[in-house]
Amino acid sequence: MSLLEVSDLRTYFYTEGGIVQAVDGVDFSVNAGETLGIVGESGAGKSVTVRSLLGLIDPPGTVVDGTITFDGQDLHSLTESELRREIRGSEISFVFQDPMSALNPVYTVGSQIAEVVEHHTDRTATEAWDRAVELLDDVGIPDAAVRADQYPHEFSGGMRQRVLIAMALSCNPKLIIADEPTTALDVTIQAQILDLFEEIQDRYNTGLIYVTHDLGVVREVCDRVAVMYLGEVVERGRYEDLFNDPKHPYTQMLMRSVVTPDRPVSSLDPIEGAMPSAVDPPSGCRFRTRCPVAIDDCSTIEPPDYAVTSDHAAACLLYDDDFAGDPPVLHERTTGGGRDE
Ligand SMILES: Nc1ncnc2c1ncn2[C@@H]1O[C@H](COP(=O)(O)OP(=O)(O)OP(=O)(O)O)[C@@H](O)[C@H]1O
Ligand code: NI
Repeated sequence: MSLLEVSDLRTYFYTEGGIVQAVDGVDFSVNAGETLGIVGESGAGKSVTVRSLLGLIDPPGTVVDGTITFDGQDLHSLTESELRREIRGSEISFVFQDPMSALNPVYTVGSQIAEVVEHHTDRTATEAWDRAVELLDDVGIPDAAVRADQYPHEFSGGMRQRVLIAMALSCNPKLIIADEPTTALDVTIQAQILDLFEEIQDRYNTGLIYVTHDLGVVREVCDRVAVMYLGEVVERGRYEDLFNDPKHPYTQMLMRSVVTPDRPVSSLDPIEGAMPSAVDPPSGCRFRTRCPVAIDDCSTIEPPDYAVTSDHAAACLLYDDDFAGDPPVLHERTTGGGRDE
């Protein structure tokens, strides 16, 4: 069984402007030791999805439906205090984009990590401190014993992110959820942090959910990917399969915009138009208003997941057996090049 199984997750925000259907029927799973990337453009519902898992949605938002099975336990049925006591920061920990907001400026980093260790284990204060130093060393902070005695502002952005990762590791979580953890960092530091996540997984067999809009990052770290669009997962599967053989028109457009060594920046092809509002999303397929291959039925039928293989599914009517035409293939375009179109 998977470490985490999410099915039909729905999280809405009841605002004065209407009901924001931020997450609307999302399914995915994560196995132990595996990395799932959740990708999609800004506003797709990535953060709301992962925050929903841990009961971190504040009013006017609420998880209206869904099952979240973690290690055999239904998280959605737990109370806030049960989640806080038994799950958050112990079984599942979070690494956020902005480490400064997650660290207390007036305490040394060592004491902040030691506090988490003490809270979750029966170690004494001295043992917890030693463990904090060990964790800082584990995440690649040089002179960990000295650095533990310093304050967050004495660390660079990348080092602060390492501190947060050390803190996330301090209770031996089974799952780490990282929401855009490297977005604020420059590319060299970002690459180092990605390496660190990989090392951690090898060492601790931790499951990881990695939220990002950067497909290059996904390529580096993710085993499997869920592509989100306007509150829904439109395609999911192994990264290689989605990259080499994307099925959903949205994934095809996204993958075309990935920069790889053999696909230089010049072929970068951003997706045109803006995502519609999640208050009043398009009927049928939510992507149809931007889809270059939409057919009439797309405006009336909500596409179910069509299995491409046992571990690859796309929610697009064009893969329905009743669809008579050829499946869509979006041809790669070159900007300013002499390729035929
Ligand atoms: N507190 C809130 N009140 C109302 N709507 C919200 C709230 N938080 C999020 N939303 C809406 O939920 C939708 C999903 O937002 P979410 O933050 O999950 O997107 P995202 O995919 O994480 O985007 P980004 O890449 O910019 O972080 C958006 O339409 C957003 O406006
Ligand atoms: Ni987000």
